[in-house]
Amino acid sequence: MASVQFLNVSHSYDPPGTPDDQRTWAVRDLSVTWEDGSANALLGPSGCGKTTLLNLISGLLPAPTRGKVLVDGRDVTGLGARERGIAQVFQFPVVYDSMNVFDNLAFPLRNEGMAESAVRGRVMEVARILDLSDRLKVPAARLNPADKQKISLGRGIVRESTAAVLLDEPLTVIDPKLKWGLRRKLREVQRALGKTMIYVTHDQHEALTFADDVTVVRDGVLVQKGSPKDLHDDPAAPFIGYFIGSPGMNVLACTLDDAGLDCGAFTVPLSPGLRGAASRATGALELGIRPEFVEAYPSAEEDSIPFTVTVVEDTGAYRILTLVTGDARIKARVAENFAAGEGETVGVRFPQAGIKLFAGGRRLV
Ligand SMILES: Nc1ncnc2c1ncn2[C@@H]1O[C@H](COP(=O)(O)OP(=O)(O)OP(=O)(O)O)[C@@H](O)[C@H]1O
Repeated sequence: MASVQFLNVSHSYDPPGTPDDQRTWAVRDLSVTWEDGSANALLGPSGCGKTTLLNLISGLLPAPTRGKVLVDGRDVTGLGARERGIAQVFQFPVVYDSMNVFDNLAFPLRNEGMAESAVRGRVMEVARILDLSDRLKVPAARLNPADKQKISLGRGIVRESTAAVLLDEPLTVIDPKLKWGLRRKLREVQRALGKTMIYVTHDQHEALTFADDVTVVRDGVLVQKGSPKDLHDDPAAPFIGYFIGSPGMNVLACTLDDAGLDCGAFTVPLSPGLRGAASRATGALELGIRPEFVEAYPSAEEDSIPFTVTVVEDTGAYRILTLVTGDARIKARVAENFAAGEGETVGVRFPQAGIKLFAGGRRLV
């Protein structure tokens, strides 16, 4: 078990000697610590630098262009993958199809010259954790992709010295029917072993169900690191508010005027606190509000803004309305018995307590 730490890491794939101002940076001045024994997700849009970060941790990329990588406090910058004790599970299971499950799991230990009796004990233990004990003699080729992926994980965790396990979109090729079980198993294994794990995905559901701590990266920059609840309740950037939560946060471009936040088709009055923050901000303003905080009334209430209902999605427990006025489109979560349907006009209010303000792509309040 070990912590993994980045100190001011920047990485560019341009050839050595390229002047800094001509480089394209895949990772930019990123400092972060993934704590010993923690279950982490690394989340971000395609091309944001997730794979580069994983490869910098595992040693597949031995050294960043700038900065240091520490494993358990030890500077491993420049060391290769073997010297770091980091296991990696990829999208496609890495197993020897010709070997049975036992021999696949035993392979890393035998490679290290471990005595066969010790190999047996350790393999049995890992097979038990992974629910593979009844298939130890089955050739790996006969297993389904989810069980093959368990073997990949098993080969990673079978060495007790493994410092951390990196999971790179491990459910991508798994049949939807088997995904749920494997995701639960990954979580269970993390709990049982207390190993530091970093799970890379672009799927918010996978990230939030696996991890206690989520690191969000965009354009190679760390945007936020926190619990799933932190990210949901206090997103550091509009795209996190939109990305996390189902449906995501409503985000509207706006400007500040005497009446409040002018969102084009309507104006949202602001409390003195929010107005003060907005008036000091630099950069384009955006208003964020989660669908559950939007107040919708079946008839036009005093001070409410009229919107037209264009779509009603009934989840059985509540309804999600898509509401439109002018160019603005928002979603609101309402009760099952909400008495207005598609094509009707409803009144909408934006309570101050539910409003998040962003400026220049970053959270103000
Ligand atoms: N070997 C490489 N040579 C040059 N540029 C690269 C290389 N690998 C990645 N990049 C660039 O670095 C940036 C980050 O890519 P990376 O693959 O780390 O992102 P990612 O978040 O893992 O993306 P995805 O989710 O699509 O796999 C991208 O702009 C990508 O084009």
